[in-house]
Amino acid sequence: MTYYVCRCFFSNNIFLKQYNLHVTYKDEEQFKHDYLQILRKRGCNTEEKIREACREIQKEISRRRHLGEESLKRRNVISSHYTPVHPEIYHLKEEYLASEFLALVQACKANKSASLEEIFDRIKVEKAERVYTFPIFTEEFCRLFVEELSHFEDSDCPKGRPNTMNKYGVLLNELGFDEDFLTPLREHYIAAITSLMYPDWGGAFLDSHKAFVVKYKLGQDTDLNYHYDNAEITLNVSLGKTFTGGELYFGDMFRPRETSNQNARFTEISHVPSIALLHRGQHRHGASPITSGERYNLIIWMRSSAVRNACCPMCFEEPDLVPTVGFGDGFTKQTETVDVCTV
Ligand SMILES: O=C(O)CCC(=O)C(=O)O
Ligand SMILES: [Fe+2]
Repeated sequence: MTYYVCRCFFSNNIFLKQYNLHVTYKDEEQFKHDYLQILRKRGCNTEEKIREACREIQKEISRRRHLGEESLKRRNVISSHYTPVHPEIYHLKEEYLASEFLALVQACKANKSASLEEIFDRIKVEKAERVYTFPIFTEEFCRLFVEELSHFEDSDCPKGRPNTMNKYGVLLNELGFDEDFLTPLREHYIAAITSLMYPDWGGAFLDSHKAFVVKYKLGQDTDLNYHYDNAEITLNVSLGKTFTGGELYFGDMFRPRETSNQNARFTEISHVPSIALLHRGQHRHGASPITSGERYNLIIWMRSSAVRNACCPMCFEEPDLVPTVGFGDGFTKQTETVDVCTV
């Protein structure tokens, strides 16, 4: 199967951290027309600062254009030069999964009305709308996984950035976790839960993902700005190093062509080691700064081409497909679609 990115990836949703602003950049003229006013208010108030912002954006666009091939290069270097400290964890085994998770998946697969009660006994409905938590991994697995990630960080292998807002962390496909760990985890376990909980977001038709680990530490990334994910459904698991602060907070759903709701109410959820949290990708959220320690979280942005082929979640238009290597952004040329743009 060939996967694609939408052409908007090369112009939309570019984050200027210094000014805490996501922008669309087609050319300098359009950019100035659309953002000069707000940029001035946020301190970008000289010609030089504006030029500098444009340079930063152009650099990010160029990085995005070469992302697929650069990632493949890193992958090849890693697979031929990196020696894992725990090679066994690259293959999913049931012994890595919490018994409560296996029971929850079983109950979801049974999918009879009699089992609904059992499902809600095994899943915690959080205060934020349609956010659910449940145990997923054993603590021992989390320990081995974090050890593996730290070992990789300490190696001199090339490292990509997890997403446009985080600088520290690990892209798990480059490290070799997709084929035998994350894909079977999504297909054989998580999909049973998302099919029931998010049928309207393609939960029964997830067919690709982008998975990474975000790392927060004082002096590196410490928090994450308010955003929505390039995903239909996101799974977020705290991997259990010790830290203080770093809560996840949820606001409102992203609505295209609507200015951000200043009155959105925020609901905070604290991460608990080895517990997974599921939410809709378009449910806006952010991470508060950690105040001490180190925080590692596994993030799986799960995609359903049946949903996104109809409407790109980043530009809210029918996607203009550009072929890429790997899962790209999860678009395919399959024509059966579910349109949630109007939901
Ligand atoms: O750090 C977290 O818990 C959230 C990370 C996140 O939202 C993301 O990477 O999309
Ligand atoms: Fe996110």
